[in-house]
Amino acid sequence: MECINVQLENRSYPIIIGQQLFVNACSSHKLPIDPTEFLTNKKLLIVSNDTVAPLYLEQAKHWCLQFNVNAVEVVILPDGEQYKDLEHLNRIFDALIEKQFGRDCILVALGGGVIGDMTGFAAACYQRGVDFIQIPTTLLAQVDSSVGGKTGVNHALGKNMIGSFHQPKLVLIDSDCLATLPDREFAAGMAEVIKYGLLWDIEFFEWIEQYQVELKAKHPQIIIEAIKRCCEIKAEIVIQDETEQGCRALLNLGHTFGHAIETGLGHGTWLHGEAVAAGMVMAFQTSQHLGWISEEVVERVIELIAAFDLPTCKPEQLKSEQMLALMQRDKKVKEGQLRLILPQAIGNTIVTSQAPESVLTQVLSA
Ligand SMILES: NC(=O)c1ccc[n+]([C@@H]2O[C@H](COP(=O)([O-])OP(=O)(O)OC[C@H]3O[C@@H](n4cnc5c(N)ncnc54)[C@H](O)[C@@H]3O)[C@@H](O)[C@H]2O)c1
Ligand SMILES: O=C(O)C(=O)C[C@@H](O)[C@H](O)[C@H](O)COP(=O)(O)O
Ligand SMILES: [Zn+2]
Repeated sequence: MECINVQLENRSYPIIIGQQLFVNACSSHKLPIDPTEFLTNKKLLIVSNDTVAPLYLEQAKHWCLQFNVNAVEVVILPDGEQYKDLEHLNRIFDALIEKQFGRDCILVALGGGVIGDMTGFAAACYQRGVDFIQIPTTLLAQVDSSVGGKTGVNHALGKNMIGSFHQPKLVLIDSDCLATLPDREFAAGMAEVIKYGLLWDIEFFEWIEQYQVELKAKHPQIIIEAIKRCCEIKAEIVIQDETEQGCRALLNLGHTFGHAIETGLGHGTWLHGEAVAAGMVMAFQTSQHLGWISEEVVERVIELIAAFDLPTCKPEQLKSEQMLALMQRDKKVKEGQLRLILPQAIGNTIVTSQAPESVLTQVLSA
């Protein structure tokens, strides 16, 4: 079992990573932290969806009950990115109010990034803020969305447009969940795994290149190593810049392009990780056009992304003008200026507004 601490003063929390933590839990596994502090005597609401609940709800409930919680209630949302909106967020508030949950309750997100982002945002808003814990069940959620406290929902006109920063009390990552994850979802998670190598750590990028066969085969120890390294990098960045005033923006590599694809096609058409994969390639191509990196570097990035059956270019039906208009809605836009995360090398990225529209048009039209 691995434990990483996200040190954020009174908002600090542990990320626990391992097998058999709550899936087929092994009672001899002693956690490195004591969750009784934030669970005992609490009313608890588990939020999940209609795909994950049949697989893991009973086991998650069982895990919670060992800490002498006062009551466990459940809300099951429909599965899909298209339901990550205010209307479905309201279902969580309905349940909390109907069941008379007070400010001392705790929410539990059991699912992928959609459930995690929605549950976290509900916790941030309900009675002006209650506790929550993350039990991520997709690779993407285990390596990225459950850590760092970005929570929120989509608007029809843009991704994650309504949200807040609200840190969980605990992130419990049981890699055994990944056994039931469809291959397409696993690959989408790999896009964010590759992202960490590209934005921060060339040695990790090279490690992914070296272990791509084992990763694709979901080799348990290699997967845990990948999850651990991603969480370490994310924690390191979030500790320095919790609310994205500086270096946290680097975690957005590929996302200005990617979010434009997701919104342009309709949320849920392409998976988030797929859109980010294509977005990262476009970020590298932009740097190439600016003369910052060579064609060989771009080819090396494309090769690894393609090895996981992820897209390496935008969908044809989205035209460059439409992409540019959607990209202009990005949250990093400052004083009307688009700011992108662009590589200067693998493992070395910057936030910059130096890419002129003419270069972006070339990349988007290619
Ligand atoms: N907050 C953040 O920092 C952050 C970071 C990255 C992504 N995100 C957000 O996360 C979302 C994407 O998350 P995602 O890729 O986890 O998608 P998701 O939550 O939609 O889950 C993907 C699919 O897998 C199913 N699923 C989940 N766990 C499963 C399991 N163990 N076995 C079988 N099926 C399972 C889900 O029901 C769903 O159909 C996007 O909304 C994205 O914007 C947020
Ligand atoms: O944690 C972060 O910071 C990230 O940017 C991680 C991203 O992978 C994630 O998709 C995030 O939700 C994007 O944030 P947004 O602010 O661009 O909506
Ligand atoms: Zn992302």
